[in-house]
Amino acid sequence: MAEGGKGSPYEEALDALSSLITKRSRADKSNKGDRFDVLFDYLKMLDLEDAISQMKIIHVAGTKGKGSTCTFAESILRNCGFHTGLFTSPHLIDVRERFRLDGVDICEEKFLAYFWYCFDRLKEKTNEDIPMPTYFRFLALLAFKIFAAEQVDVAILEVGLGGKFDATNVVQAPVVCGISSLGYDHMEILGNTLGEIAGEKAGIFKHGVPAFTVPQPDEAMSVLEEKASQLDVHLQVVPPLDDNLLNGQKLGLVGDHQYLNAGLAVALCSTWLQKTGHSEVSYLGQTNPLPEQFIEGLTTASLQGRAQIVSDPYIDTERTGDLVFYFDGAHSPESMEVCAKWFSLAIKEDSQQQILNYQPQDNSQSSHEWVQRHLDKTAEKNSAQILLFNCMTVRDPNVLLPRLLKTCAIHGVHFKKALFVPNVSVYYKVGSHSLPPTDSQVDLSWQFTLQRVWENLMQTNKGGEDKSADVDEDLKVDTAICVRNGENSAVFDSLQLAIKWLRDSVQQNKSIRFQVLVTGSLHLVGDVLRIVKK
Ligand SMILES: Nc1ncnc2c1ncn2[C@@H]1O[C@H](COP(=O)(O)OP(=O)(O)OP(=O)(O)O)[C@@H](O)[C@H]1O
Ligand SMILES: [Mg+2]
Ligand SMILES: [Mg+2]
Repeated sequence: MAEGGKGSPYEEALDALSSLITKRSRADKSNKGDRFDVLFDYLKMLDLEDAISQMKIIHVAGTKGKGSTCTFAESILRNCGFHTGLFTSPHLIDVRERFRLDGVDICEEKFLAYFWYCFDRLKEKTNEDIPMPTYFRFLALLAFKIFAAEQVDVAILEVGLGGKFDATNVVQAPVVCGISSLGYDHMEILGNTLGEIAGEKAGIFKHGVPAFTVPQPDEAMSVLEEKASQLDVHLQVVPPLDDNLLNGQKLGLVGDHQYLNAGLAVALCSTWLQKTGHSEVSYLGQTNPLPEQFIEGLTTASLQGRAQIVSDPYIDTERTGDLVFYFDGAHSPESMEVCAKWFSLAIKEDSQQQILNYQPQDNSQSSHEWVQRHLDKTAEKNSAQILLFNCMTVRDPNVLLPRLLKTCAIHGVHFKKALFVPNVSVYYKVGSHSLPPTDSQVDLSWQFTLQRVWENLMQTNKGGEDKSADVDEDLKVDTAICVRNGENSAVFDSLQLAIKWLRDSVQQNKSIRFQVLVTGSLHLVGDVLRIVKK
């Protein structure tokens, strides 16, 4: 994590970056600022045109799985020996997560140097007609600067939003393009039908540049095919990666859908290798074994906040109960189901995992005996599943929450309580180091809405199964700490208070293992990670 508090050079850069966050409406036509083609003016100002035209780029759009696909691709090509640059979004804790060099977040020193190079030049050369770029556009320009200056062998770019008018789409001649799973997300901006969404994403296709996608709904696929044929793009559909190709190892990113993303990444990398004259390591077909470097890349890839499990470091598991967080930034209907399924399966594997993780180094007893003793100990502990949730107001909780609840129920998992908290402000997403002081004026009407949806769902789903088979006592939420207590839920003024309640509850219920699913928003995931990963 970055050093330095307020007033440090890093903090100063983040302040400058925050000044680019605007609420300017898309209808504001007072200057050229929102037009796509000003991006080319910025490239000229930063002297990046030549460098970009020579970059060996993999460009990925999609509704879900972009970041994962890019992460797999980066890891594969790095393991093939290439010097890699990876640009993804959003970030969870620190903005530097968006820029990886050789698989590692860019260091503070380099970040600062490139940041001010771009910021100062643009400040100097922009004017009333062409104002400073907006936040995401600036970050994309910065990525190009970083990758050009660092002379990466391959630049892997995740589209920020949509495709056609995304800042990353200034790229004219990528080596290969990918479209990950298409679904409904950001409909408020990109249009309502799957066909329209597909059309927007296909905006990254470039004349004659090969493209790959995963199996898509017909409506989306036909649009992709049409756009591809207009541009003479050879579009191929890649099946999910066959598990057997991994020599018994597991993908670095977990969840069924990651096989789709991994399959896409393998196709993108193979094509990149062929087209850049490295066919000696390329992977040519379904039936061949995967090259060793590909397997290494796929099984070691990692991305924060996606199906990530973290034990709360503040809880002493020897003397008290346990608190384990399950993070997944799912925020669309489809990904909600994927996330619910992952959580349900992960908590079942959990007790065995625990034992493996905590196996002592000085193994005086036979390991079998040790495992048995701890299995017994773990079995004594009941578990309680808690949901910690927030989503943006543009999402529909009447779609997201039922999907989550149903998918968990199918797997026999029932939440003991749902906790709803407000998000930390956007400014602090950028300025990243500490959470802002709790604000008693915070508007919680959205959290009350979420709570109502949840309580209604619980009422309608009542009866049938015994919901709280695992835990007998009721988990009480003291009204002094939460704002509104429901039978199955609570709303908190702030995330910090919700975490405090969780930690207190663990102290008070020593026999219970708390398994908290944090989902609905990557911002929320980032905020919780920032608290528990200190
Ligand atoms: N192929 C997929 N199909 C459905 N859901 C997926 C798929 N891949 C990932 N997800 C879900 O979406 C979440 C985000 O994954 P990822 O970061 O790879 O996607 P993204 O397209 O970069 O998303 P974002 O819009 O947040 O940038 C994951 O946590 C997972 O729940
Ligand atoms: Mg998205
Ligand atoms: Mg992403």
